[in-house]
Amino acid sequence: MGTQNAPLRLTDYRDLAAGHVTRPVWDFVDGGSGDERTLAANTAAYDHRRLRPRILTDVDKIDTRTALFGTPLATPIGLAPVAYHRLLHPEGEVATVRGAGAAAALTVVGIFASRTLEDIARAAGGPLWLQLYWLRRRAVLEQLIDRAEAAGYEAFVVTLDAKRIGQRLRDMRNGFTLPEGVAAVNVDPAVMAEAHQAHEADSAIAAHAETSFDRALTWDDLAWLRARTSKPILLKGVLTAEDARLAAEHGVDGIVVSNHGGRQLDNAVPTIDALEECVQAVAGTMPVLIDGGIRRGTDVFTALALGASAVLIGRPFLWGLAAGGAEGVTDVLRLATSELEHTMTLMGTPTLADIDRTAVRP
Ligand SMILES: Cc1cc2nc3c(=O)[nH]c(=O)nc-3n(C[C@H](O)[C@H](O)[C@H](O)COP(=O)(O)O)c2cc1C
Ligand SMILES: CCCCCCC(=O)C(=O)O
Repeated sequence: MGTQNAPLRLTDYRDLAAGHVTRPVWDFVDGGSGDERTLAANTAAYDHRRLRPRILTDVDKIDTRTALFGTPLATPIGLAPVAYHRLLHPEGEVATVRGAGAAAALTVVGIFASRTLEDIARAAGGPLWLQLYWLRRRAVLEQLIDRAEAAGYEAFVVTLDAKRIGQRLRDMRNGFTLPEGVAAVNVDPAVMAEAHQAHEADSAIAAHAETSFDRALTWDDLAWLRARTSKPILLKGVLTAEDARLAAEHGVDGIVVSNHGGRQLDNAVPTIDALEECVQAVAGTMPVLIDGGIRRGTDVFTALALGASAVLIGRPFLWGLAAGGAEGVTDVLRLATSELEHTMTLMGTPTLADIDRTAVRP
C-alpha cells in the first residue's frame, strides 16, 4: 500500500475494512442496538473529555508496559472478545492471535470463536483469556473451562449483559445468518441444534441466544464457576457502582466496564462515564478494564487516568483483521499504542504509573 493511503489512525482501517466484507457482515460488526444511541455515545463521550498536560517532566523514554494477574504485557491495549472472526478473515481467530502476539498484547477469545480453542492457542504469541456466556447447559461450560485451562488460557471473562441479544435492527432487516463455513466450533453441536430449531426470530444470532443463554442466573450462581477454576474470573458488562461492589463481594478477580459496544441495551450509559464509579466501588481490590468506543490513544489515556488498569478494543481490531489479516491486527495495536506513547509524551507522563485522575478535567 502506498504511503498516501497507509492508515494513520484506527478509523482509517474502518474505511479499508468496509470493502472487504459483505453488507450483512458489515452491518453485524458495525451496528448497535435500537437507535444506536449508546453506540454513538461511547465514542462521543470521549470527545467531551479534556486533558490537563504537565510541563517539565522527563519524557525522554516512554514505557507502556504493564501486567495483569502477573502476566506482563507490552501495552495496556488488548483485544475484546468477539464472536466469529472467520466472518472477517478465512483464518479467523488464528490470524487475530498471531497479530496480537506480534504486538505482545492480550487477546480475550470469544466463546463463539470460529476456530478451535486449541488451534488458537497454538498460534498465539501473547496471553489468552477466554470469554464465556453462561449457557443453560453447564456441562458445556465445564468442558470449555477444562479445555481452555489445558490449552493455556490464563483467565475467564463472563459476559453478563446479554441475557438476550439486543434489538439489532440492521441484523433483523438483513435476516442475518452465519455464512457457510463460519460456526461456533467450540460449543457442543447440541446447543447449536437447539438454536436452529428456534430460528423463528429476527436473526440467527438472536435466536441462538434465546435458547442457549441462562436468563435465571443470579449472583449466587458465581460460586459454581468459582469452584470450577482457580484461574482469575472477570465479569464483563458492569456499568454501575452497585454491581462493581457486588462483584468484589462475590470473590471475582476483575471487572470489565462494558456496554457490549452499544450492541445490547440502547441508552445504556457510555462506558467512560461509568468507569469512575466502578473504580471507586472496588477501591483498588481488583483490576478494572473498560471497552467501548476507544478509537484514539487519547481515549486510552483518558480511561487509564480515570482508573482503568487496561482497555480492550473491539471493532478497530476487526477492521484490521478484515483489511490485512494478522498484520492488520498488529498494525491496529501498534497504531493505538504509538498514539498512547505520543499522548504520554505530550502529557508529561513517562510511565503508566504516572497517569492519574488529575490528568483529566473533572
Ligand atoms: C461483531 C462483534 C461481536 C461481538 N461478540 C462478542 C462476544 O461474543 N462476546 C462478548 O462478550 N462481547 C462481544 N462483543 C462486544 C465486544 O467484546 C466489546 O464489548 C465491544 O466491541 C467494545 O466496543 P468497540 O467495538 O467500540 O471497541 C462483540 C462486538 C462486536 C463488534
Ligand atoms: C448466541 C450467539 C450470540 C453471539 C453474540 C455475539 C455477540 O456478543 C455480539 O455482540 O454480536
